[in-house]
Amino acid sequence: MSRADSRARDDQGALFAVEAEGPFAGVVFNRPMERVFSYAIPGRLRPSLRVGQRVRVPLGRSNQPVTGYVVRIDRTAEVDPGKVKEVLEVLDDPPLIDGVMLDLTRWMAGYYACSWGQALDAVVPAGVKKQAGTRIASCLTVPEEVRLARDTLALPPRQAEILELLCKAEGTLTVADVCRMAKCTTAPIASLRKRGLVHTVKRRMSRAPVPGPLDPPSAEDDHDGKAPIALTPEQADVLGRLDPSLGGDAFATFLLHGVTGSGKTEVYLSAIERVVARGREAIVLVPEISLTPQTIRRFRRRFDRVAVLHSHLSDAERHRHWRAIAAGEIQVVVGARSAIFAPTRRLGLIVIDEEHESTFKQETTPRYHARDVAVKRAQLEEVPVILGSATPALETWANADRGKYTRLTLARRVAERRMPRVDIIDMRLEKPGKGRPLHAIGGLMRSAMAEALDDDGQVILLLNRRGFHTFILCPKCGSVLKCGGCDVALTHHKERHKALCHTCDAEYDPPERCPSCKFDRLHYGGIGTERLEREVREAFPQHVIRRMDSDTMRSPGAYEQVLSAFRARQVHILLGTQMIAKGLDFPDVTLVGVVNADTSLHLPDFRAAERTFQLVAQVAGRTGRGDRPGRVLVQTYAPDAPAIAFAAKHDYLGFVAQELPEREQKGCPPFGRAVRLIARGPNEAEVVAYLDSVAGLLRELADPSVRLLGPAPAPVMKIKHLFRYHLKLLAPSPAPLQTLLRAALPMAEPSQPIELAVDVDPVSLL
Ligand SMILES: Nc1ncnc2c1ncn2[C@@H]1O[C@H](COP(=O)(O)OP(=O)(O)OP(=O)(O)O)[C@@H](O)[C@H]1O
Ligand SMILES: [Zn+2]
Repeated sequence: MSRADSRARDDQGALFAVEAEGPFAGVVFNRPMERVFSYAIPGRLRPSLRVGQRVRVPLGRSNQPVTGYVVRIDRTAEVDPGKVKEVLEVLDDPPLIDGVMLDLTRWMAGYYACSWGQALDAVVPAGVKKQAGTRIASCLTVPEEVRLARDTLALPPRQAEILELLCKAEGTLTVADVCRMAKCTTAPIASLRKRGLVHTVKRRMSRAPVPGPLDPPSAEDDHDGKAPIALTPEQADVLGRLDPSLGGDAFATFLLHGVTGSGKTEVYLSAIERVVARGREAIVLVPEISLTPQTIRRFRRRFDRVAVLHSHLSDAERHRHWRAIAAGEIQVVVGARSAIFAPTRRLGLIVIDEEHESTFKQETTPRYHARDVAVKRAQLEEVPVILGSATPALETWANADRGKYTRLTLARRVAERRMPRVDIIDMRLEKPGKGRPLHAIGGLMRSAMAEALDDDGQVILLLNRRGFHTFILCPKCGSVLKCGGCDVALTHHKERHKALCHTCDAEYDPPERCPSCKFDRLHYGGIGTERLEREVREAFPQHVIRRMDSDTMRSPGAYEQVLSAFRARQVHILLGTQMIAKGLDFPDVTLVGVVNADTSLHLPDFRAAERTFQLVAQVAGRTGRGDRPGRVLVQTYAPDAPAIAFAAKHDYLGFVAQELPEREQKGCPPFGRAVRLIARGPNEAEVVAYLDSVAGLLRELADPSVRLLGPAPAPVMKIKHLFRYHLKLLAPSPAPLQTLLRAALPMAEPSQPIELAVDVDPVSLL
């Protein structure tokens, strides 16, 4: 584009006024704008422009070129034909988005109250958008008529050989490739070109000289062989019930409720085998933390072509995987949340392991829940989806109760292993040590640990708080030290000599005096994993102890390293945050200790009890997985709390029976739907005034079935100097909420610097 051109564009966009003749491209943008914009497709782009591609188009008065997604091609434009602007450039070939993904993202936009363009942008990884790891190369092609007639051409042997090579390579070789492969100079290629037998085309190619296989299986993958284990009768029964769906083309949702160690993964593997045998692909979602080498190996052992999408892939690797999946070269995609958007060609099955995990919910726009997106995708693709968990989310459980999902149960552990015995320790009865503050580990826990270690067992200790002391308090004026930018108490990290804000990561030097009253004997209290580690080292000096939390697990590979040392029994005691609570399968763990079961019990969240139940039940499931029985000790100040009492009995059904009526009474999910609106801004009064006006508008427009709670300060009222207020909408079904949001949000747009986040089916309420 010449300079004069771009100036003319900047002036008023007159240049884009074209004849009103179709077709027109309907384009959406990664911005909060509902509309689909019409653009004229200039003649030169007509052959290449297709739905699902990204394009550059001029937008707004300034006609700034921006990237958008083509969502449809229309015969007529939605604006005055004289004013239609033109598409400037097509960015992708082939299209990135297929028909199902278009439907899925349009559904997401409607359901999660974002724009279609914002939903589309979440589906395509950054590395794909940037086309990371690729370059444009000139490749040699052979015209079809030449290809067919090549045996009849009288060519010098060298040229004939090169022509043959090019026919086989189907347009993927550059001049340099041919010279290397045919061990020739450029001369014979030039002759072929001159005679019109070979053409060049521009192609986007991988930067890697030879595209390597995707994560080749390692020696370890192989030596166990590929033979599947014989299924237990329970597993076989579950598989039998899945079978009709695995072999057909119909949508169905299954909840696989299997106690810890019941062999759910084995069921997934067998189910996937069925669909792969039909030439179909599977997507398996697991929480990011479960993407361990152990998990990956279980898939690699059974399938040749597995792509693993985890968060530390480079852009180029992610792009390469994405292309391989789109090309149908992959059988099984295993990944965290965003892998639900993997561009499979012939999807046959979706599996969500640990479906209750809150990490499947994205906490930025679009605030989607991968489990619910998975169910929608399965419906659009007409395939089955399996949601697996030992502690299903109550939403999922209720869907099974209502008959929307089919419930399948694995009630027993494999190989006749028993569930571990769980004992609750009432910490109110434990006495503090002489002249010392209360220990993290009480006397009962300590002797159980000694016993397990003496018996050559391994121990896992869970404490879901990192740091050394969890608060710093002034005993004189009573103030708790907080972060300057956030309404959050600081945590003392002794190893780093810092007081940290766990919300914004700000670091402070631990103060010697109270910032308010200057009193100089501050009280450091509360127990985090760092302090627990010190205490355990003092108590068990002969044993090897490793701590696992986000402070010790910063370097890549640290997690795997500790886990393999633990597996090799070079580590006797593994302690850490919820990182150690899930999915781990170590046969020699004979004791699991929950140091403080109450950490999530008192959060201002209607799911506090559910979270506590899940955490305790999951960590309890890490023991008794080998030949030796396991034991679990749970320290708590609230031994009668139903979440803790039922978890101790491995009684999910009991917990559900107790919890569901409470939810129903409060009108909380799974009874009805919730939407949370969070407003934030630097001036508290302005945030309050804004959210009050939004609340007024919502009250005016809402149907009587919608309840509005708030506005009120959010539990964490300030983050990074921004004040936060929220309000909640509750309704018996999603429809009235969606109608309300669609009507109200366009009128409720905040003005800078206030921002509004809309969270449909919120998971975090902080
Ligand atoms: N049919 C079987 N025969 C023998 N061993 C099995 C069988 N099925 C699974 N196992 C083994 O039992 C252990 C637990 O299985 P798996 O990890 O699949 O359970 P899970 O239900 O996914 O567990 P969790 O939810 O606790 O993580 C694994 O070591 C697995 O190899
Ligand atoms: Zn902070």
